[in-house]
Amino acid sequence: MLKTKANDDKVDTLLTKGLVPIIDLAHCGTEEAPVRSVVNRVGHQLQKCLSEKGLCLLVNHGISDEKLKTAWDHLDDFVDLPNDVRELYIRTGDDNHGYVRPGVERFDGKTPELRHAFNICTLNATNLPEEPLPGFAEHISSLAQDFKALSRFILQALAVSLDIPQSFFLEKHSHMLSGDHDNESTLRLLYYPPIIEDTDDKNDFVKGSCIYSYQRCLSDQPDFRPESNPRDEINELDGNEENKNTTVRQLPNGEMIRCGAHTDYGTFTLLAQDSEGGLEVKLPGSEKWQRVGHLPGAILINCGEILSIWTKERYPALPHRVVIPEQQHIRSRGRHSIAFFCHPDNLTMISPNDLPNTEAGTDTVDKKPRKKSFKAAKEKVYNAYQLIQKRFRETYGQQNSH
Ligand SMILES: O=C(O)CCC(=O)C(=O)O
Ligand SMILES: [Fe+2]
Repeated sequence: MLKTKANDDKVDTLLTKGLVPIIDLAHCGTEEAPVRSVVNRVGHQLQKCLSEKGLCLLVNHGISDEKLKTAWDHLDDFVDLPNDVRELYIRTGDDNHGYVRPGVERFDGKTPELRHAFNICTLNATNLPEEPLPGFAEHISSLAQDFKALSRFILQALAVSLDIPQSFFLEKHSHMLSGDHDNESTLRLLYYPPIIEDTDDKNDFVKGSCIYSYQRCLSDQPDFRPESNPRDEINELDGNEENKNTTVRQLPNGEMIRCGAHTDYGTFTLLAQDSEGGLEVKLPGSEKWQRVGHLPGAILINCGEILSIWTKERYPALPHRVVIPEQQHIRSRGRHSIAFFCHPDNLTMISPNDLPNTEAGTDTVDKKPRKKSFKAAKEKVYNAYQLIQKRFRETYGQQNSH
């Protein structure tokens, strides 16, 4: 093969090694009338993928690349709005809805995360930046409905995979995106700014720039200084026009991450990404972080903590994170992703004993050591809302404690 700079520093990914299962959703029917044979086939494929790997890629899922790209353009437009306009849409913690600035989330409890996130749980235009950005609400609402429809198909296939009635999970997720605060399912738009080392400053700084095709964001790159409240510091920087387009300052210990290691809190997550930008996972039974890679157009599905509890870890929640890629040509591009977190209705009690008495519902099948989340759920049963609120408090700290 011709030797190029890009080939020289190529990193092996699970995809290049053929280790990510791919499920084809072509001809799966409509939301109202899914094709039974496809639901069954996908169910059987999910059973193998999710138990062995905790993830797989979905292709021909019906959500077009064009539609995803337009959503990322809308997010770029939002990030480019003046600070005081973005403030109006900030996530308050009453529910998960709203804008989350870089540095606010800390999945590992300490390392600030280099990303802009807009969480969407309610689809009406008053809760979305429709006024400053006409067209945002309609496009994002329509995309959220697409992800919801895809999730409803997967919920039915998941039931088949566990040999329980096809409607079992659907009934427990009947309020997704209903706007009535009965369900925490969320569409999250994410933008990870590009990172370029500033050699003039002897690598003390990392600079942001905008050279990627979907990289129209020209605005704030946050400043991370650890001693006081990071939120105040970012607010302070954000409001300062001189700092626009300039620097992300590293913590003294050099610690920065695009998204810290975590498992998702809900039933499962659907994830679309626009490029290879550092997504890593720990496959079940392995302690090694492995780069996933990027298959254009595909949507990744990974199991969350609630599905893990329900299935007694037969479908384990997948630890994942987004690192700053070591290859300069990759980290100097920004990255966009969209996650749809599929959650049960808030009042659904989540117990390992919920599933009808099948293989997944019997204690004898699973001989693996039990994780803390599983043990806790076994001792005391919480509803979906209590479980997720506890996890939000861990991620957002004090800002979520009301
Ligand atoms: O952006 C990504 O690839 C992952 C995001 C993620 O894991 C999350 O927000 O929970
Ligand atoms: Fe995640």
